[in-house]
Amino acid sequence: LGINKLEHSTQSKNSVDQTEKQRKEKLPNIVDKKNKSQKVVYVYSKELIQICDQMQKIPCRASMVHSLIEAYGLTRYMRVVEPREATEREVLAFHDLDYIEFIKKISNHDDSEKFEDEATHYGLSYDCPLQQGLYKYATMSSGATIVAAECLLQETCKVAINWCGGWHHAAKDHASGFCYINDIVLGILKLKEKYDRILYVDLDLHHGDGVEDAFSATSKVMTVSFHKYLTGFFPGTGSLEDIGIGKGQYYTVNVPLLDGIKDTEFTPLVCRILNKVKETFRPEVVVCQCGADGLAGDPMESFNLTHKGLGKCLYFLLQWNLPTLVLGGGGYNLSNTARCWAFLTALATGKQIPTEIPDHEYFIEYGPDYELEVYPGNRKNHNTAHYLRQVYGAVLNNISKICTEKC
Ligand SMILES: O=C(CCc1ccccc1NC(=O)c1cccc(C(F)(F)F)c1)NO
Ligand SMILES: [Zn+2]
Repeated sequence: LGINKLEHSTQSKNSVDQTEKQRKEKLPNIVDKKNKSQKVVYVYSKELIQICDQMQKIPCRASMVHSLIEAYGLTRYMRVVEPREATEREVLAFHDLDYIEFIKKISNHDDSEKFEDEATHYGLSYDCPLQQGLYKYATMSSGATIVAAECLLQETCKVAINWCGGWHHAAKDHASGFCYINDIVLGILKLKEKYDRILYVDLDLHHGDGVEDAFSATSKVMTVSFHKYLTGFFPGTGSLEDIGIGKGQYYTVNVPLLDGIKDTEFTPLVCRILNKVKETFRPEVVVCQCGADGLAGDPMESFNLTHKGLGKCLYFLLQWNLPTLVLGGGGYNLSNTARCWAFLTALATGKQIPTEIPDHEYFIEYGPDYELEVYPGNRKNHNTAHYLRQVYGAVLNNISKICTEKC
């Protein structure tokens, strides 16, 4: 460019800026990006709840969670968005065609016995029972996560919640651990359409193996899972040495823990590790799986957490003020799971809710105290200070090896 051309281009650039400024002033500010009072998106429909209620291992849990959130009057502070079924094309972004076709085929047969062998091949047995309408359930709970991710993409909200999602064990070619379609992977693939670095945090009692496996070879999605790790405990993966492969090396973080861990050890460990992750990985968007089977009183009888411990972890993430996708997962003490997720929903909307469980359809399930609080049990804590220091040191050492500068 000759000097005069350069001047000319700067000249035209200024005038372009000018019209751009005028243009913006004229436009109504459709979405005021700076405005903090953007509402939390809550993905819900009667149909979604009715379908999820039918899941054998967590009967009526979806209804209990939703009706407690509604009874606390929290839906008025959120933008309720209806889910849709995930399309086959969306599901095939991760899952294999033959697996999905099989689920579709048998999910509407009542004599699924004759597919026994093939079903076992796809993990569809004991832990992942075949039941009527399975395909509809899997595509609705996944569609709800995809819709939540789309709201974050459109920047119409900062936080999007789907308590019917979080099925972190589902593999691309088989069901596992009561998970059929991996809604979390589908949600992350949707977010990848816009964001470059995505952080996945898994607070469930179990290792988030399905999500980790989907992204173990990429440095674009960092998966951080905190879970019980003991010989023979499902799924058996997620050791300290499990750090990702190839380009993804060090972008997989596993924090293996032992029975009995309480909020006082869990929360600081989670926050310190996530703080280091934020510094080095610099995520642009966060996906948090809030499985509640680590709560005291869960029939898993493993961790000894309360809603407050999980709440502090979610609060720590929300303080980053990044687009955040909040998902459910495990949780087999149904009233404690509802207590916890209602508490997390209130926390995300910035609203205080009273201890007294409000009267509603499932009020009786909250006896004998009818309180929101989940209290820790007095189970032995096998996580010694020494053990936690070792784990913390190893994890931080691994994280310090990643860098997102141009290195
Ligand atoms: O919660 C899970 C899956 C738990 C799981 C993995 C493998 C095989 C079975 C299961 N599910 C249970 O063990 C289970 C599910 C529902 C209710 C119960 C109960 F017996 F603890 F209540 C237990 N992942 O985050
Ligand atoms: Zn779990």
